[in-house]
Amino acid sequence: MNIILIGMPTAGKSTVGVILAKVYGYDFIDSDVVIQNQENRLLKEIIEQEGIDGFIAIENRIHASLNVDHSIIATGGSVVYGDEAMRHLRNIGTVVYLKLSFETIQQRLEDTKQRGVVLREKQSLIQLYQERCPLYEMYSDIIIDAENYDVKELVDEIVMQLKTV
Ligand SMILES: Nc1ncnc2c1ncn2[C@@H]1O[C@H](COP(=O)(O)OP(=O)(O)OP(=O)(O)O)[C@@H](O)[C@H]1O
Ligand SMILES: O=C(O)C1=C[C@@H](O)[C@@H](O)[C@H](O)C1
Ligand SMILES: [Mg+2]
Repeated sequence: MNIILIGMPTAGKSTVGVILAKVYGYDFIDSDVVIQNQENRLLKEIIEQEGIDGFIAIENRIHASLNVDHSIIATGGSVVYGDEAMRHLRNIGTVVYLKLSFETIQQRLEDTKQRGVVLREKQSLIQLYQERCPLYEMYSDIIIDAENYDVKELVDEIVMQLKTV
């Protein structure tokens, strides 16, 4: 059994994931780091060299063959474009969507500009947000409204909601 965190970039998946790993005594896996290790290149290099569809295909393949147990998995925000990946992740654990408003995501991305985000040419951030929200909802077992929580409160809320499934 695993706990899989999904949501927009900067939603807090990696920050909260490592804390949850300590709460549950699980391993912590950051998918972005797994992808970089398996590909032996940085995420931004993969995106530059393979293009967005190439990156998504790699991300899908790597997630679809993740063979782990007792792990908190912080995924990359674009994982929901891979149906094979998402079906596998749902099979191996509980998928938790950290939901935030567009305004908060926009603000946090301003603060962390160096991050790679899978934005297509001419696609705006709001369009990306609107495209992805239904996918996060469709693939999640639990939706957490993360809007007004600091990190500790968010961890507590996730733990509480996980008890209900
Ligand atoms: N609950 C929170 N309240 C305020 N800031 C937060 C919260 N959770 C995370 N942050 C901040 O938001 C930023 C992004 O967090 P984090 O790297 O965990 O996001 P992520 O979901 O893993 O993003 P990515 O998909 O890009 O890997 C960090 O600067 C972090 O400190
Ligand atoms: O949400 C996204 O588009 C991404 C988020 C990152 O975690 C990386 O997985 C990658 O840079 C794409
Ligand atoms: Mg992360």
